[in-house]
Amino acid sequence: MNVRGSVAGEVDVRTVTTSYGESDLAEVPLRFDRHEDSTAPADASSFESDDGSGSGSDGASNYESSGAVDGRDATTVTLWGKWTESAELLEPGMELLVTNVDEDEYQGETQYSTTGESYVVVEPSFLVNVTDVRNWVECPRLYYLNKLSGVPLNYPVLKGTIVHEVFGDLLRGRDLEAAIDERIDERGLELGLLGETPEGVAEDVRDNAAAIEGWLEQGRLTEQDSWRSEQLLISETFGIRGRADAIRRGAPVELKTGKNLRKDPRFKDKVQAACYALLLEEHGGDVDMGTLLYTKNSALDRNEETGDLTPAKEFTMGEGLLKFVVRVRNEIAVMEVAGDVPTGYEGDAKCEYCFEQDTCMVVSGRLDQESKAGQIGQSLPPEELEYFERLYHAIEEERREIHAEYAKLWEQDAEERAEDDRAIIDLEFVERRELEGGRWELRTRQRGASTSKLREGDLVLASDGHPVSGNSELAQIERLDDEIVLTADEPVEVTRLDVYPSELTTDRLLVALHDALLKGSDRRKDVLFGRADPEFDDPGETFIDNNDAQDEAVRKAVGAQDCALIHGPPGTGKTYTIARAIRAMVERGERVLLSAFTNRAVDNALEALLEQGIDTTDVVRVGSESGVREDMQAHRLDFAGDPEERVAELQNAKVVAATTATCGSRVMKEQAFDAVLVDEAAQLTEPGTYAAINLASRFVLVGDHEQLPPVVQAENDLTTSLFERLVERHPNAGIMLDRQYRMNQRIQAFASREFYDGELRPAEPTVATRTLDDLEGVSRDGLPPELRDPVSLVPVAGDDGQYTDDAEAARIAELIERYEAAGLERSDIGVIAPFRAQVSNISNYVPDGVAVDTVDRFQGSSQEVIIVSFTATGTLEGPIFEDYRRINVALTRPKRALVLVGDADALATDPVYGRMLEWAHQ
Ligand SMILES: Nc1ncnc2c1ncn2[C@@H]1O[C@H](COP(=O)(O)OP(=O)(O)OP(=O)(O)O)[C@@H](O)[C@H]1O
Repeated sequence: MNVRGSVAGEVDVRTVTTSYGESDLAEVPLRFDRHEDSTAPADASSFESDDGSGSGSDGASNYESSGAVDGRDATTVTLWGKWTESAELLEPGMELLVTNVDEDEYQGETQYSTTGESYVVVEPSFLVNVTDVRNWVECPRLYYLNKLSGVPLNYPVLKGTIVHEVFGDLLRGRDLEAAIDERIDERGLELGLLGETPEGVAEDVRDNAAAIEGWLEQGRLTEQDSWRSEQLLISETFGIRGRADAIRRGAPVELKTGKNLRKDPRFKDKVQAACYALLLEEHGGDVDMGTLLYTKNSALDRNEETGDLTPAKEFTMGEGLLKFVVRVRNEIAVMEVAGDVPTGYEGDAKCEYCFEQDTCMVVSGRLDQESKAGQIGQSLPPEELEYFERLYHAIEEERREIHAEYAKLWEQDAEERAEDDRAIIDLEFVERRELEGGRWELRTRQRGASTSKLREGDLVLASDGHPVSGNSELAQIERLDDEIVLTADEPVEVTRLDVYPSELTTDRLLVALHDALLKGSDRRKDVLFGRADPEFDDPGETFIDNNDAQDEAVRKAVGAQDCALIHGPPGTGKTYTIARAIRAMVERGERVLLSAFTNRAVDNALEALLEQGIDTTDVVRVGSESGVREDMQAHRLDFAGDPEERVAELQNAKVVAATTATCGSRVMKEQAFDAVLVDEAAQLTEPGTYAAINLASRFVLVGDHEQLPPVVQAENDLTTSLFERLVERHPNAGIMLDRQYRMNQRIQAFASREFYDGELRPAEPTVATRTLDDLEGVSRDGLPPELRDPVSLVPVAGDDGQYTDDAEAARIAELIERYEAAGLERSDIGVIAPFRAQVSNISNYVPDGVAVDTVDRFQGSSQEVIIVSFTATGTLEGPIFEDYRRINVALTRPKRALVLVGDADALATDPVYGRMLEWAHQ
């Protein structure tokens, strides 16, 4: 039986004498998690309901929980022996899980204690990564430094990656030489950046691969042997996750591209294999062996090296090691949850032998941290230290939210996940097809229309039933229609797709923050922290002659020595201004980075830039095939191919365009620019913005802080963009574009007054007076009188649904019929609703071809006609669109007609919506 709950008071650790001699014990007061508390971590009911998965019966699923224990909710758990080390870490309120406990009656109370079979897991819902456990064992500071600075682009790392890929290929039965050639070809750009040639790398990889091949030969597998390459494993019991290189006969195989001449595997490598063993055991395995494959061993010369040259080293998976691993994992989880920074004293690493000693000392010196290695250099100024800590914690809080997403993989059942748009379920598997290179194309079909957060290009957990306990693979969505096309390493019969909670973005935010503060120039930081004002040169040129604000914006961007901030309300020509500024910079001989939060905005700006007549050979788009728009694919940088050519293509580009997320990638981090322009900057977190601006000497941020703020899970300092902060701090660096090219004057009036101090104006008379009559084949006379004005209000008494409103949905369907009857195309009409549930609901009423979505999905686009469904009823509690900035976005999407559909009485209870009604009634 397992017990799980939160620590309810002080933990008493002491030594006692038993019949077996002296022993340590810890008494932990524990409060059981309650079933009705939906925020509580996994409990028995959700864990066991994963039927068909096999995990419900593997013995680890037997949670004792909630009031079920004798009607009480608290008890004492005694942890014996080495588990007291984990007990010492406990603080009241922390989550604790103890497996295989003994139950005892003591003075009428049921108490629990660890047995020889028990594991003690602290904060089990914090999923520690296997590589982190390994790094921590090497040195806790190393673990921390890796987190801060990320994995750099260097040859050993890249070679290791290629060897791993070839290993996977060999396991999938591929020909060695073909695998090597292809994998090297795929990494052409990276190898080029490192100055490596394909031939040299092939030789290195072949040396390493010889060990793999030899070993595969020697262990000739029979038909019954099960093999599996890279598998993502998650353990809800032990709070660990990771990707095992391979599983052979149910046991983990880890590949190391180094050498090891001793008989035994290295301790830190064993630790890694032991983590996978725990993960596999939770999935029903019984793992008693681990294998480490040191591929360099086979490349060593017998005459020069002494020792054990066999590459494959097996070891017995002892229980002591498995428990040690869990104790280490507990240390990491506790430190992370408390937001502490390791000092290095936690482990017994020897700093004098460490390659990272210098970096470690510099980082601790600059950040004023205690460190076993010592400190060098001067610490950052206090305001920077304070800022670093604040943002560091905010990012880590965000990471915890992602971990909570992992926990939901088993806390929520399939229907709940589908309901929350976290999964597409009940898919009908169609077929699989082996692709060249051993990967698989998997096709599966949706049984009905479903909404979800999943998009083409996303990585997903594709499973045959359950993302954790079933057969599950990390797959990429290639196409998402009624039929879904995926690519994956293994041929899973996909019946369900789940959002993959990736930490990649969070990891990159941390690195960007680190780089901005520890590697950023003093001048840049003086500006960021308000110690100096941004300075400007006068370019002495007029760039745009029909729009003064745009012209000044370009002059500011071109003349900025530090930064410029362009505030662009809806339709004011942000993209046009960016393109004009980049052209001017390129004409001045500068190398420019063009970035934005979304791929769509990057492609739009690139398109505008090409319209400016910039030479197409000067432009390179960096992004994935599925991320880049079809018509921009021709400019997309292929990473594969001849290293020198690939590098030349990138280095010679005068303009490189990539999302801010891609700017944080290994390849982009190697690039340097004179200037960077970042669109959609108000939607980026501060570190998210750094990822781009760290790469250039000067930066220009373009955005609108009156539209959507950064999208983050946690409510903290990440919700304010750098754009917004700097606009307030350095008004002299900012300029607002005040002429809009989109909306009829009637439509823009409310947004202008409410959000832009009345300063927004139509750029031209033709914009101010545009109506549906301008469209070919459309006449407003064909519309009922109440829809002829550019702004209409269609009152619908609200029904009682909280997130849906059938009456509104039905009315909207009628309105669309009216517009179609007046000659409008469906593709000219958009419907915006505040909740996803109402979006799906409306989709069921309206014909295909009409775009229906939430505000977030509409930001940055426009339509001839926009219908807004308010889905409001009764008295409003707070703005329906969560934030007034969302209503600003919704009301500024249309060009020629805006229709507000909702319960006017309910809307009138809110002052902003009240003013909106007055405007609509005019
Ligand atoms: N100075 C100008 N002269 C003529 N047309 C312009 C000018 N500036 C912008 N436009 C036109 O106005 C339209 C909107 O411009 P653009 O797409 O750059 O706006 P935006 O501010 O990026 O829009 P959004 O708010 O959707 O991001 C485009 O058709 C563009 O060509």
